This record gives sequence, C-alpha cells and structure tokens, in this order.
Amino acid sequence: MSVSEAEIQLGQSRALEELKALRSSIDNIDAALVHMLAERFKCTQKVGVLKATNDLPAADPAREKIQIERLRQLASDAQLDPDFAEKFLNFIVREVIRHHEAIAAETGN
Ligand SMILES: C=C(O[C@@H]1C=C(C(=O)O)C=C[C@H]1O)C(=O)O
Repeated sequence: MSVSEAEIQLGQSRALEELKALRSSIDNIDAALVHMLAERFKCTQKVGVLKATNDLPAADPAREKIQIERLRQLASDAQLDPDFAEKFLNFIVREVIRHHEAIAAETGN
C-alpha cells in the first residue's frame, strides 16, 4: 500500500513542529553559551589586568594542560567528543591570551 499525499503532508507538518521546538531549544542554549562566555571573559579580563600589573606572563601552559585534561574527562562523561572540547577550549584560551598581551602592552609591560 502506497503512502498517500495526505499522509506525507501530515508527516511533514509533524516534522516541522518538532523542528520548531528543537530550534527553540537550540536558540536558548546559544543564548546561554553567549552569556556564559561573556562572564568567562569578564573574569579573564581581570586576570589579564592582575598579570600585567604584577609582571606575570600572559600565558600559563601548565594551567592550560590541567584544564584540557579536566575538560576532556568532563566531555567524555557527557558523551561529547573530547577532541572537540579540547579544540573549543584552545580556541577560547588563544583569544584570552591575545587579550592579556594587549592589556600588558597598554600597561607598558
Ligand atoms: C586566564 C588565565 O590566562 C590564560 C588563559 C587561560 C584560560 O582562558 O582559561 C588559562 C591559562 C592562561 O594561559 C589564567 O592564567 O588563569
């Protein structure tokens, strides 16, 4: 028995409803990510000032190593690809270090 045009349309309209609900959740998650990143950068900005005014280096590879190990484990436990989690952290940390170098340059260090 073939699937009628009406059944196809019903299936599609249900799929579109589900897509809409999923996209609404994705939009909420994206908003949360932006707010969390904004808070993280507020903290790292303060760390940058602290480092620049106390002659400390912008980057701390030992700290990063610990963070990567921790994040990889958290990702693995949460069924998220640990390689992706590491790349994501490195992407953020690179930007933070760039900010720290800029703060140090402004401060004259
Ligand atoms: C924020 C810091 O500075 C840098 C940025 C880090 C980060 O974004 O988590 C971690 C280590 C540092 O290379 C820090 O030293 O804690």
